Amino acid sequence: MFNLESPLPNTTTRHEQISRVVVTAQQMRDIEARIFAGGMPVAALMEKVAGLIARRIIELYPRSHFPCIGILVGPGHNGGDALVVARELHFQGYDIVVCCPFSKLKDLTAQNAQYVKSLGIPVYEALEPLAKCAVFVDGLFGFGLERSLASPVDRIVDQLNEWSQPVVSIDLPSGIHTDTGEVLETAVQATQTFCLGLWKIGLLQDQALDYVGQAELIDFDIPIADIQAVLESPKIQRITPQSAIATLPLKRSPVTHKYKQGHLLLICGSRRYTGGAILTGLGARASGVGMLSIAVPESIKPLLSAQLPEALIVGCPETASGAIAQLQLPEKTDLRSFDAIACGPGLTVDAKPILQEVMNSDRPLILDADGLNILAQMGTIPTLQRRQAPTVLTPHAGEFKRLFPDTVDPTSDRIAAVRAAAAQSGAVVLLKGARTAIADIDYVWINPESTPALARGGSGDVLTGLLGGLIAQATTKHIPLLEIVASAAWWHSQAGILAARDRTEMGVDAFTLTQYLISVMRSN
Ligand SMILES: NC(=O)C1=CN([C@@H]2O[C@H](COP(=O)(O)OP(=O)(O)OC[C@H]3O[C@@H](n4cnc5c(N)ncnc54)[C@H](OP(=O)(O)O)[C@@H]3O)[C@@H](O)[C@H]2O)[C@@H](O)CC1
Ligand SMILES: Nc1ncnc2c1ncn2[C@@H]1O[C@H](COP(=O)(O)OP(=O)(O)O)[C@@H](O)[C@H]1O
Ligand SMILES: [K+]
Repeated sequence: MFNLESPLPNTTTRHEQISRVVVTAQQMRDIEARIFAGGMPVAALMEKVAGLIARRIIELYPRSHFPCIGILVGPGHNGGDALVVARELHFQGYDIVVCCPFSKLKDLTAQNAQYVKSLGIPVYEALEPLAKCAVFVDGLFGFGLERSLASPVDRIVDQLNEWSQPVVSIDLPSGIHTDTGEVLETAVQATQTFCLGLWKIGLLQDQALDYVGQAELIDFDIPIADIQAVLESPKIQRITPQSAIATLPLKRSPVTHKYKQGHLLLICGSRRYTGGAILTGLGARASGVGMLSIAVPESIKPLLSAQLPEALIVGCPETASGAIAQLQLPEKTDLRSFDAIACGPGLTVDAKPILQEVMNSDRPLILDADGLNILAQMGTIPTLQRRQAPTVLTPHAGEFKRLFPDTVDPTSDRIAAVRAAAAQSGAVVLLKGARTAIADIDYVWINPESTPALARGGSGDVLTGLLGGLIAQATTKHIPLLEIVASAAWWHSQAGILAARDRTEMGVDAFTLTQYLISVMRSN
């Protein structure tokens, strides 16, 4: 089990420790300052970093197929890195052409520019002379970018984006805000981004993803002690396979029985939205939950029974519109009979009384879809403040804005938004998206790997069921809530990735997704 107190548990490898860390531009500056204060020469670090980048470029773009490389150089140390890469690739036999549209460079960058020129490598202010290059390296700006790109650099970036050759961005695609991932007017659309040293938070924000391409970390041996000194109590972490499977698959005692493996109540579906209830049930099935009860409107009970023969389907009285009118649990059962309750998919907002009832229960509660829309109508914060037990909210950006209209806009900074929402509400908030972010009052976890194949109706319902089933089991095993929510998000997206690999991104409908969930556990 991973330790939420520290992302750098000393029981794991350096690679694992480093790959969980996420930093802002300021934190990266502070970490670098410590390394330099410790005595590491700036030029030596630049040599080391650029050497690693050059080696990776040679692997990805061998000279036999990519004989000419264009290097874009900015005024700071991102440009310095690029110039050292230029020099190293030149000595490896590549034809190098440099574009540096700046007259004033930082000292170390200027020195490297001078040496590159002395080697006979052509350096231009314009981009046009680089048109025939087979690959580009973008070293215009890294985490030092503080304002929008101005002329002529903005036009150079736009021109580069119109060409079809691959582009490798050093540290960040130039033009992307290091913390929010915002595109500052214009930005380089990279094929690959080699993030240097530690993951910059902006690379994990949805709005940057069209520009980042394939992101990979170039580890240049930042001492763990310097990271820990700056991130005393690290608040934001990347989910890694190792952190996710620390809890999965959930262990079973040989003498367990079904009621010890968690009992989940799903409350979902309506006459209008039957499929959502089925998908939620199939997501819960894959979680391995010991007992599954599903409350639905009476009229759709036969459909659910046919799809989920192992579940106890509870038919409830329904409104004229076909929504659940009231919960009618079997005799001798009340909400305390369950280890967790998940409520919302396909419910319609006509099921409002149901939400009031589950809000009053003392069981962990997962709310999704119409469960969230009803909560927004009831007043998110005051309603949640009355809860006696943990609540997990799983909104997409639209639902998030309805729930938390007065907090940070998730379209401008998803990580700040999810953090603020968790702090205000006391709930665990899972903000869905390409890079799902999950926060409780203290910590944020970001799911760094997913697939757009999941952008499809019903895939969120699958997550709700999976999450509900895992939480019902985690409750009986005393696994911390945030850990299990992060593991569920990882599991769900990994199933999407596996399914897309087998069936293409077009082939991952929500039902198919449910069929891939177990394969993720088998392959990890
Ligand atoms: N130190 C090392 O050895 C290591 C460094 N590393 C590398 O250093 C990078 C960070 O370097 P950095 O701090 O020099 O910042 P960087 O992003 O290159 O550019 C800032 C420069 O641009 C300017 N500027 C800003 N905005 C602008 C705009 N819109 N339009 C025009 N100009 C603008 C700003 O000047 P200003 O005018 O604001 O004074 C400043 O001069 C990092 O990403 C990584 O690649 C790592 O490899 C680790 C080892
Ligand atoms: N571009 C994307 N990349 C990766 N995952 C995505 C993307 N778009 C959506 N998803 C994931 O798909 C799911 C969609 O959920 P949701 O919007 O609730 O859909 P529905 O309500 O139709 O089930 C979420 O888990 C979300 O994180
Ligand atoms: K860059």
